[in-house]
Amino acid sequence: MSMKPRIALIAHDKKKDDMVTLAGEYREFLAGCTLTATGTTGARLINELGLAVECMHSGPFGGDLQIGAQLVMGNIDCVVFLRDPMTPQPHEPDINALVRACDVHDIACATNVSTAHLVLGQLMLINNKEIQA
Ligand SMILES: O=C(CO)COP(=O)(O)O
Repeated sequence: MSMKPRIALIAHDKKKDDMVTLAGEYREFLAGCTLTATGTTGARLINELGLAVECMHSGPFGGDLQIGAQLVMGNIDCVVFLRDPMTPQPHEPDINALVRACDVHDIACATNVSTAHLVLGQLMLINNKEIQA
């Protein structure tokens, strides 16, 4: 049996409520995954959903880069990154670096809620099949 899915969860400020709602819908599945997140996103997932999350620095302080480095080292299977396309971010180069690293390493990266449902739903199915096999 393969190991638990390793999922990175990241949301910009205006998308954090969406992230908490999304993660709440997949709470049971996510509780069986290895989760990592940027600092403020992770704190909300821990406090509001009781998930176990390894928290990196906050995004503007290098959290995206830390997650990118983990991904490049092969430690992340999927990224849910709810970006805010309407607000300029001081760490835009870091954000681009993380999304680029996903493309370089062919790691699924959901950048909006609809895509996140498709990716998490599919991962959940694959995981259930592996558990049953
Ligand atoms: O800025 C972020 C991603 O680019 C998210 O960081 P926080 O989860 O710490 O707010």
